[in-house]
Amino acid sequence: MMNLVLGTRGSQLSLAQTNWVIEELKKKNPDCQFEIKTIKTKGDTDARPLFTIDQKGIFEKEIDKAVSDGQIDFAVHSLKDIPSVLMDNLVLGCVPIREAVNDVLITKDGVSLREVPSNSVIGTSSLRRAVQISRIRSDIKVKSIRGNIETRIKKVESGQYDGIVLAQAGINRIGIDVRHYDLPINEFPPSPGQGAIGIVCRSDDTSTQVMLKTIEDQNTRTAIEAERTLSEFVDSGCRFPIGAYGKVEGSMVELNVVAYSIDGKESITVKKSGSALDPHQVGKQAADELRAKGIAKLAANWRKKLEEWNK
Ligand SMILES: NCc1[nH]cc(CCC(=O)O)c1CC(=O)O
Repeated sequence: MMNLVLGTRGSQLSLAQTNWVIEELKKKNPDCQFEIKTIKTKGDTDARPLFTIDQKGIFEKEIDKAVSDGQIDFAVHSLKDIPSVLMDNLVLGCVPIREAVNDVLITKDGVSLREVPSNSVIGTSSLRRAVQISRIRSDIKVKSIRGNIETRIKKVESGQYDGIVLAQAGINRIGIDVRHYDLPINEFPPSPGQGAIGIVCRSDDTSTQVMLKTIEDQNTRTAIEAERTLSEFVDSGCRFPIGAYGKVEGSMVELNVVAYSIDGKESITVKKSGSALDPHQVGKQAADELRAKGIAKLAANWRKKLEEWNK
């Protein structure tokens, strides 16, 4: 019998995905007992627009510190909230099967981005989504928005925003039945790791790793390792709004990446394929091609756009 304590944020999305993980683990490990410990993170307490909080892992750090210190056995995160580099004594112990990766546009009428009325106000906290919206509808005012998924949807219902952009995975996991328009992946390539869950544990905790691996999905792992390798390149250099999405087809993995200038007027697109046995190599090759295509110059108007967006 193994009694394990796991950590997660207290948001409805975090608890929904944590309960799903526990159910899946119990199916494969019936002799395990699980206790949930909710932990507040900076992202839960700091109400500023996300892009002004210059800290990596604002939804993850405090929980992974509890794993690292041995206060809990593992942490369940939305994978896209996990920085590309973990604390020294931690590993990404399990990546279960991925949910949908696309974004959705939520408005009162469930219309597409092209059908939204002129000069509408659309809420998102993601610089990537803001840039992608502005490329299609330069008349739309993108306004930052905070709060959990349910709160944001209420802000559309109350008319505070004409629309918001969220991840399909989030509304699916919570089971919210709200009118929405699926945004096409080619126009809205998602954040690296979007739609996936990442379970972090200690690198020397073999028994917990063996138990977690019982719900690992190999194709999801391959795809996100390519995406995260690319992210590591972007984080280590300059901060850019990028979309990246890995797809496994047979023995190959294909990584599609788009990097944007902050005003959205320029972009660099890279598509790399390689052996699914070495997704890091594919991620690195994509990063090398981004560099060769001049990603460094895209950072030029980054600061100006932020000030404008923060008005
Ligand atoms: N902290 C934001 C966050 N982290 C994960 C998701 C969505 C679910 C996912 O990508 O797995 C969200 C909300 C959103 O982007 O709509």
